Amino acid sequence: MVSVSGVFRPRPTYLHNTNLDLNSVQELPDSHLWPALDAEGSGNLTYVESMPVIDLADPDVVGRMGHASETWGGFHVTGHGVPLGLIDRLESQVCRLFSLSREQKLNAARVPNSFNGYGQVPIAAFFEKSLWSEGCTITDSPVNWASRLWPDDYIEFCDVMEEYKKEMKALCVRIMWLMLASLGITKKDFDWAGPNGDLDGSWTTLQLNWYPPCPDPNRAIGLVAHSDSPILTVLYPSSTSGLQVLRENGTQAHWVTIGPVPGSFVVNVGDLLQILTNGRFRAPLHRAFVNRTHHRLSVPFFIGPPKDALITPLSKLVSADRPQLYRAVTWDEYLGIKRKYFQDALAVVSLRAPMDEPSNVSDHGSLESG
Ligand SMILES: C=C1C[C@]23C[C@H]1CC[C@H]2[C@@]12CCC[C@@](C)(C(=O)O1)[C@H]2[C@@H]3C(=O)O
Ligand SMILES: O=C(O)CCC(=O)C(=O)O
Ligand SMILES: [Fe+2]
Repeated sequence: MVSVSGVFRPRPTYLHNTNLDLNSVQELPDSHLWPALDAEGSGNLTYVESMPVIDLADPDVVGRMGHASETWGGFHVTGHGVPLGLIDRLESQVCRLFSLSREQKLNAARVPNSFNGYGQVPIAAFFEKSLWSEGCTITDSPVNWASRLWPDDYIEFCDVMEEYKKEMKALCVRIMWLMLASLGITKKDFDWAGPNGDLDGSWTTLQLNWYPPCPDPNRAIGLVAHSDSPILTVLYPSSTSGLQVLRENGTQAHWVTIGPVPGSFVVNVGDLLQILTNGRFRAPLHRAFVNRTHHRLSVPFFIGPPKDALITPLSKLVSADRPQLYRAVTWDEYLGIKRKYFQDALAVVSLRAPMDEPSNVSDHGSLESG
């Protein structure tokens, strides 16, 4: 099997065919056929184990979040108070966007070196084969491109995205401090979260993912295995399954399909939180598969520190027993490293594991035996 390093290109050069409309393809084109997937059939895995579900009102919320973050690197969160009506409006705007024709959507295309607009997810550039998905990244206001898509009717789209981002930001702040409290970390332990710890000035982005129905789902992949780079991701997975998380337990690891937990969001530890906690919390590998009959959408919200803040393992979490694992990096620098080295990015900033150690994860994330 090919390792991530094996398919990694220092300067991604793959140019994917942007004229292909996945929504109207009858047969899986060679450009989207991932030969190595055959053996495991991406959507066919079922494991009984399921990711912890944590209610924000649970009296042991801190302990449970801490445990889930150290073992799974994530959990479902319920009792979050985000209005269901807002989530419905979000879903319908996401459907409205991706149901436009290919030509219309290209009016909102992301321009090079920007994190705004319509296109393939950035990691697609690392792979020769294309992903069975479309994405749209909303870091800045979408008004500019949304008004090109719907000149007379873009306000509801923009309002929903802004409102949803505001809710997500507040939820991230709450969750981050609860998670960190489990390690004895408080607002006094670092300063980039601002004087009130409300993460003002932090970097946030909303990603809209769309997975059209796929004629041959076992040989295509929606989103290749990756970890998220920022501090925290709060993902709206929608009611159609597709997300899988790699559950690592000692020397064992297997993919777990994340089942629908009505009204929940999926929280994932990001690479920067792994660095900040000196490896106590783990950024899990995850991926998305597709299905034959239904389209699927998902909406992750990412939060990172201010771009120039220096993220370094917290001194409270470094000791003789637990030596410092990573060097200090800014978010900006880390994103650059991720765009260059993809899944080897954490190894690049590691003070222990040499960068050229063989990776045990194949190009689509299945584990080699051993
Ligand atoms: C803030 C982020 C986080 C990004 C890059 C940028 C905007 C889009 C995010 C994603 C979303 C899809 C997977 C990923 C791996 C990708 O290709 O784009 C993510 C990446 C990261 O977590 O590194
Ligand atoms: O579609 C999903 O459930 C996963 C999306 C994801 O991992 C991402 O956008 O980073
Ligand atoms: Fe992700």
